[in-house]
Order: sequence, then C-alpha cells, then structure tokens
Amino acid sequence: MIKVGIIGSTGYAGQELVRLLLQHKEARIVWFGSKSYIDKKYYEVFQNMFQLVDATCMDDNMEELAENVDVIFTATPQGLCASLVNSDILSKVKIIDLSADFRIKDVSIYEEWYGITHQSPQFIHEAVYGLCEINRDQIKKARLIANPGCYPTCTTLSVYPLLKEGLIDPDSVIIDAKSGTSGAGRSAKLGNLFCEVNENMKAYGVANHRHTPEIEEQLSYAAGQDMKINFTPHLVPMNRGILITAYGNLKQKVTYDEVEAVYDKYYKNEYFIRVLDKGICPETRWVEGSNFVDVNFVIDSRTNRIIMMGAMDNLVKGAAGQAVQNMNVMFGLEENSGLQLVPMFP
Ligand SMILES: NC(=O)C1=CN([C@@H]2O[C@H](COP(=O)(O)OP(=O)(O)OC[C@H]3O[C@@H](n4cnc5c(N)ncnc54)[C@H](OP(=O)(O)O)[C@@H]3O)[C@@H](O)[C@H]2O)C=CC1
Ligand SMILES: CC(=O)N[C@@H](CCC(=O)OP(=O)(O)O)C(=O)O
Repeated sequence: MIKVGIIGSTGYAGQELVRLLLQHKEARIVWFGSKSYIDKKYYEVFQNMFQLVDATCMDDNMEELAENVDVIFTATPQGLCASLVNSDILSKVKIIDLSADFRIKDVSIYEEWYGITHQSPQFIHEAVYGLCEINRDQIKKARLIANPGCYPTCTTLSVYPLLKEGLIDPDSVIIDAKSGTSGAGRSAKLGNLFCEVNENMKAYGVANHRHTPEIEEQLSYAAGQDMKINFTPHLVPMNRGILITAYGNLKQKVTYDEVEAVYDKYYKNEYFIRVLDKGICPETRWVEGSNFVDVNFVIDSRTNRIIMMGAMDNLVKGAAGQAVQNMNVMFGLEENSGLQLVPMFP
C-alpha cells in the first residue's frame, strides 16, 4: 500500500486528489495538508467526505511527511513546493508537484512569467515533466514530477502528433482555449464570483498567460525547434472542463486517413486519449469527472490549415488524475489504477 501525503488537500486540485485516491486500491492518504483549516476535520471542509474521511487537516511539515509517507503531492500555490523541497527530503520520498515550479527548464523564464524567485533551481533539471503519454520512461525512474498545467496538457496532447511528424508549420500554431472556473482555484477572487462569471465569457491573459512558455517548451520538443505560439484562454461559466481549438498551417497536402494514421501511431494504445470518430468534435461534457482527453481534427483544405481540438476535465487529467497517473507509473502499478473513471453526464 502506498502511503500518501497531500499538501494543499483543501484546494480544488487537492480535494480531487482525495476523491480519486480514496477509490484507489493501492494507495492510502495519511496526511491531509492545509493552511487555513489546520486541526479541523477534513469532512467539515468538504461535507461530501462525511463518513468517508475522519482525518484532521495538518500543517505543511514536509520534513515530517517525508519520514512517514511514500509520496507527497503538493497541490499548492506557485513557489511553495520549491520553497519546501531539499535533497534530504528527495532522498526519502517521491514528490509530485501540481504547481508550475518544476515544469519550465529555464529558470529565468519561470521567474519572468511567474514573477517569483525560484527557491530550488538545483532540482529543475532533475524534475520530469509528468505527461505520461510522452515521458513515461523517465517518469518510471523519477523522484520529482512536475505535473503539467491544465491548458498545456490539453494543448500538447492535441497538437503533439502533428508537430512530431512534421505535418504542420511550427511557426503557425495558434491556440484558443476555454476553461471552467475551478481552474482558478478555490480562494476568493472578485473575478470568480457567480455574477462575474455566470452568463459571461471573456478572454484573459491575452498574449501574456503564464502557460504560454510551458506550452511553447513542450511543443518545441515535439517540433525539434524553438516555437512561439499565440495562446488565448477564455473563462467560461462552467465548473469544470477545458476545450482547446488549435490551428496550424499544413506543410503539405494530406488526407483525413493520413492524419488519422498519425494520431493512431501515438495514441492507439493510450488508455486516456480517445481519438474520436471522423466529424465528432470533442466536448467537455463527455469527459467530465474522468481522466480522458478527447481529441480530433478537421482539415480545412480551403485555407490549407488543420484544426486540432481537445477536451478534458481540468481537475482530473488537467491536475489530480494526471498526478495519480504519474504515481501509478512511478510505483510500477497499472497506469489506470484507480482512474477507470466513467465520465459523468449530465
Ligand atoms: N485548479 C485547477 O484546475 C488546476 C490547478 N493546478 C495547480 O494546482 C495547485 C493548486 O491549485 P488549486 O487547487 O486550484 O488552488 P486552491 O487555491 O483551490 O488551493 C490551494 C491549496 O493550497 C493550500 N495552501 C495555500 N498556501 C499554502 C501554504 N503556504 N502552505 C500550505 N498549503 C497552502 C490551500 O490551503 P487552504 O485551503 O487551507 O488555504 C489549498 O489547500 C496550483 O499550483 C495550481 O496551479 C494545476 C492544474 C489545474
Ligand atoms: C480558469 C483559470 O483561471 N485557470 C487558471 C489555470 C491555472 C492552473 O491550472 O494552474 P497551473 O499552472 O498549475 O496549471 C489560470 O488561467 O491561471
């Protein structure tokens, strides 16, 4: 049985980790970390856990945790994991960080986009970007996982095969993205109040969203050259869900069957990536509550562009589900252990 500690178990990503891990046959949560609810029963924060979790919320003592658990998930604000981790801790326990602290290899880019000084740049190189479908072999051996961001997960998985196979011009990629409000976390913010979000849609972070360099880095690996993208996220009045629509110029004429074969080459054996049937566009409602990413594409021969689409649940494949998938790979379990979640609808 894998003993798990969660720092930040009282946030949206943290509570989703709790929900998933409670149903995982090989894992047991022994530490419910929090900042604002220390000494409170976990179920008093989330009543859905009444009679399911009797534990009390604890302070974020990583040193003590490292002595008592096999893996620590940090589902905390940017900068916190980097400020807590050290060599001694990493020698005792595996860490899966849901924040962006170890996702970007160039520390100056991280510091520029996040506006904070990195507290442990010495571990950035060692950290493995936890996108199992692409980095599975490195994840197996990793001590420290940088769990990918929600938009970068959906974007990278939707666009990766075509860049990798050189079918689209890397300089032409434009990504339009939409997210439900849980993507912004549970802490009170004016922009996330019901009347601000309901019956409204808006772009935000236009040309400066902090996921831009993370997406650029991952897509650059696929393309084999440095890439710059346009990335525009939108906030939509839903609880969960991410939908991305990406555009790229085709480098040559291709048929539907040829592109489908490329997606199949990378994803045919991937449990969590569902390449949809011809003509079916991914929808957030068909993946909600699951760890699936639904992807598909349409060739627009009139403009010689290809439109790539992806949908997933930001709290599952975009955060907690992907983190559990990483844990499964790190501990040699079946990759979908505890994650065979059927999407819920309506
Ligand atoms: N929401 C999403 O869809 C996604 C989130 N992420 C990432 O996951 C992380 C958590 O996000 P999210 O759950 O949305 O955020 P929330 O604001 O909902 O939760 C933050 C959590 O961190 C805890 N926390 C805050 N400060 C400290 C501290 N100093 N010490 C210990 N714990 C602290 C909070 O505790 P308390 O509740 O007690 O205040 C809470 O449990 C972020 O890095 C985010 O970028 C990644 C992908 C998707
Ligand atoms: C709707 C919304 O506000 N979404 C968040 C996504 C944040 C997130 O998921 O953070 P990671 O960097 O850890 O992935 C945002 O745009 O900042």
